Amino acid sequence: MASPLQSSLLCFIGGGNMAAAIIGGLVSKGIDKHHVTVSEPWDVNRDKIAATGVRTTTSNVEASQNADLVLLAVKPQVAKTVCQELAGAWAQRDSLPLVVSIAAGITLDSLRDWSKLADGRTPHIVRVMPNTPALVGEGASGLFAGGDVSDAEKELVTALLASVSKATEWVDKEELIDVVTGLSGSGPAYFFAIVEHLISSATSLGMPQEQATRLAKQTCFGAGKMLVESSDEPAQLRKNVTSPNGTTDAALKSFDAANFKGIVDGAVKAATNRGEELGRTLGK
Ligand SMILES: NC(=O)C1=CN([C@@H]2O[C@H](COP(=O)(O)OP(=O)(O)OC[C@H]3O[C@@H](n4cnc5c(N)ncnc54)[C@H](OP(=O)(O)O)[C@@H]3O)[C@@H](O)[C@H]2O)C=CC1
Ligand SMILES: O=C(O)[C@@H]1CCC=N1
Repeated sequence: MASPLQSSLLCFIGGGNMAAAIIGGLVSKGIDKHHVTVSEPWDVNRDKIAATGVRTTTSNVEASQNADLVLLAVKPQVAKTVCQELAGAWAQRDSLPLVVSIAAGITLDSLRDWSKLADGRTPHIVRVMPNTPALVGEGASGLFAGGDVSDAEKELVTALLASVSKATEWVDKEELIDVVTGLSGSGPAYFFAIVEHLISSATSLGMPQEQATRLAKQTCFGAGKMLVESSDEPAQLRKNVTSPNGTTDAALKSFDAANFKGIVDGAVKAATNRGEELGRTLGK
């Protein structure tokens, strides 16, 4: 566990899929469970989080009261209400917690506006786009900080995300967080969709589903491991599988004929644009 995290009190607002992935990753890395409080209204999700051993509550105000870092893990549509509720409760605090938002699309401008206290103070805010493989310590996260965020605060957020992510990339323009969303935030779902299709293809060609599932999962796991462990670029790894005029060549030509590159481009752009649209339509 990286050092700035050991002494910090962490609060998660929302204990759904993404919060559960990060918390599960933190717990398996040995974080002090007494340092983590999660506020979650739905008992089913709250019980799942409580089973990891961290503290849970239904009150956002109570959860955030003494926190050094408050991570907003609610849906983008709920971010405004939550920020306003928290800002209203922090009037008596001498120092405000660092706020980390993982809400897709919601801009720093909106978050600052909604989190402004009646006395004019605004918490420092970092936007992060993580992904669910954080649960197994294999996350990929993009981060962007406003100009008021200190190096020590960046170090704390980096330590938090690095403890559950293998790639922790600070981007230098806020718009790039939407691109991170289209690439790695949503990316695990693209990958799972491909695996689903691989399994159904093999099943339709006569293979029992369970056997096809085992082969598809291990193929993707093995290929993923090669991607991160090999010094070869992805294109070279692809070429290494592709014998001239062989079976892979036939499959890749079928991809090309269906405009595979265009399909992937379209998907990443759709997710990126949807992030921008969420920010624009839900923002201030
Ligand atoms: N899932 C993913 O892969 C990723 C998600 N994100 C971002 O993370 C955020 C959460 O997504 P995800 O975890 O998938 O969503 P979930 O719906 O699984 O989790 C959100 C949780 O917040 C709870 N909630 C609703 N209202 C409040 C409130 N007022 N105060 C506290 N908690 C509340 C919800 O409870 P209830 O169900 O009762 O409404 C729910 O359990 C989103 O903004 C998303 O953009 C970012 C990267 C990846
Ligand atoms: O689908 C979504 O909107 C969220 C953001 C990235 C992954 N899941």
